[in-house]
Amino acid sequence: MNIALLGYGKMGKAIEEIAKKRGHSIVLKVEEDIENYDLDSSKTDVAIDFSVPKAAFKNITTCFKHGIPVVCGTTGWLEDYEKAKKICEENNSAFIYASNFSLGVNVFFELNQKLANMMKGLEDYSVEIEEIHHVQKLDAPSGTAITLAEQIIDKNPRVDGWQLDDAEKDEIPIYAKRVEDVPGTHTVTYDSSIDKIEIVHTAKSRQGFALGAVVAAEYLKDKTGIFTMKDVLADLFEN
Ligand SMILES: NC(=O)C1=CN([C@@H]2O[C@H](COP(=O)(O)OP(=O)(O)OC[C@H]3O[C@@H](n4cnc5c(N)ncnc54)[C@H](OP(=O)(O)O)[C@@H]3O)[C@@H](O)[C@H]2O)C=CC1
Ligand SMILES: O=C(O)C1=N[C@H](C(=O)O)C[C@H](O)C1
Repeated sequence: MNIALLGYGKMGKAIEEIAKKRGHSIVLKVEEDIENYDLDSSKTDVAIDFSVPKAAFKNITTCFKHGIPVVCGTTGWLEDYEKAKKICEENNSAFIYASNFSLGVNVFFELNQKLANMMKGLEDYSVEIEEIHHVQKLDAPSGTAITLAEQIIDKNPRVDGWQLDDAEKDEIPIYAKRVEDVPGTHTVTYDSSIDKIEIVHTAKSRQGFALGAVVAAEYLKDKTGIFTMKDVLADLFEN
């Protein structure tokens, strides 16, 4: 498969390494915020965007207009997600966005939903989320923490929003910490005066994110439509 890498920072480089090991070729690397780059749909099967929040929407929609499917892991741009989906559909293209491509985190997401469902009736427990990432991270809270919060909000009628740091009683507080070299740690805590329940996912490197993104790109090649990591994992476990 021929892959265009939109964003060639920490993640772009990790993806390149894994893609090559899986027999794919990198046909384009966009390393910085340049106005125009040479997207060629005749020699590109999939584009993978791990760039910066302010660049993602333009990168993604430019690919759709060239008929190139996109795997996007960039976080912090989701106010434009619905618009991106519409442009994908208008151009008969294909799209997967995930706040976290790690297979382990996607298992953690399932666990989070199951736990939220069990805790929804237990009124003595408050819920909070903590995320810890490296100091270069541009957005806060992390996309993964937002996904975790949205999953809880969806299951638990006692909470109807989230806030970074100081939250109202009916909101989930998300605490974002920045610590040198941490690839990504997420903790969901339910606390009462009697006890505390915590689930934690700790990434040990960026390999899990990169592998998941390449597996998603393999899934997306030659497809049309909007997909999620749930589709990718279902396909993986079936085959
Ligand atoms: N979904 C997931 O599983 C994961 C998502 N992420 C997300 O991926 C994104 C990238 O992370 P990471 O690799 O660590 O960040 P980096 O800062 O290491 O890499 C981003 C790169 O994109 C470059 N860039 C800037 N503007 C553009 C542009 N217009 N087009 C293409 N590239 C551009 C940056 O250049 P310059 O430095 O010159 O600005 C930089 O080299 C972040 O949003 C992060 O949150 C990260 C890990 C996992
Ligand atoms: O910026 C990062 O590094 C990461 N970003 C993603 C996020 O915002 O959730 C995923 C992962 O935690 C690493």
